Amino acid sequence: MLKVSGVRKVFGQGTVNENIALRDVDLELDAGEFVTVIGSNGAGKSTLLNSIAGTFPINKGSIEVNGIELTGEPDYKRAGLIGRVFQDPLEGTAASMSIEENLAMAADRGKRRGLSIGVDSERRDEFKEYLSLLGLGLEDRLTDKVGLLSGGQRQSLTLLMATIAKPKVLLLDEHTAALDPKTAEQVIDLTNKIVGKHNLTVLMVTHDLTQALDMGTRTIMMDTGEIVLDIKGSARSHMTVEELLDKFAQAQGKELTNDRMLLAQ
Ligand SMILES: Nc1ncnc2c1ncn2[C@@H]1O[C@H](COP(=O)(O)OP(=O)(O)OP(=O)(O)O)[C@@H](O)[C@H]1O
Repeated sequence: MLKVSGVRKVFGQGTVNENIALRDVDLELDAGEFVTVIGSNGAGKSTLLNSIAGTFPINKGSIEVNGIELTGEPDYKRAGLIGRVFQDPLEGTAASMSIEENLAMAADRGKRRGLSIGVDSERRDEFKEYLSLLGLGLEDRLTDKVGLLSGGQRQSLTLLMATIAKPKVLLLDEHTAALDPKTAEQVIDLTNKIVGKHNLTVLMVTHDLTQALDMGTRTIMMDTGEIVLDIKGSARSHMTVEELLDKFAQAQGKELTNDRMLLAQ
């Protein structure tokens, strides 16, 4: 489903600030696989997601989704295949547009359309049904501007928007990190619900190791631009956070005093 082969990303190449953020990364995800991505600050997690989303060109390697070669394609050309939610609730939605306009825009991602964002009654009913999944009462506020919503409501809406066009791959980049614990939990529940409903293939970056082991089917750990651990199956289902940290220490051969703090943030 998702095939990342030998992907290398260098920032500031040829300058004094040259930084190899991804070192020939290989990663394959089967359809319906839900992979959590962990690693200390600067490990390359967001760069991996950005490379898949086409935020910037990569220096080497290739990225395929469902057998379609995406390397070199701009992000708008990947829009129908890849859904994305960022940490900042303000990033995924347009504040000055209504809930229904935002949803219509998201539903049309990757499709050709004119400039107007039409919402007919059939579509409105569909949106209402979809919004009721959130359990936030937003189905009765279709014409409210998104700027009026709270961070949690907005992030829930973003999640819905990222998945309404049924993407092949969903990328979640610490999408609950900016929310208060209770709201974060609601958005996590919603994530599991939506992913399960559409059987989505997911890459989710998190700094919360408990969440990394609780959610999904597989966990990868990154360090200095490489995948240093890849855990799944029964090895993962019995793993504790302590064991995960010990494994990381073994893989890297270094003490984890700092990483312990960074990872458990
Ligand atoms: N646009 C950019 N320009 C220059 N360097 C960048 C850019 N984006 C990321 N980097 C660098 O690439 C490396 C990997 O960064 P990345 O954001 O992928 O790490 P991360 O694992 O997501 O970290 P965090 O957990 O702190 O978000 C870091 O050294 C970072 O400073």
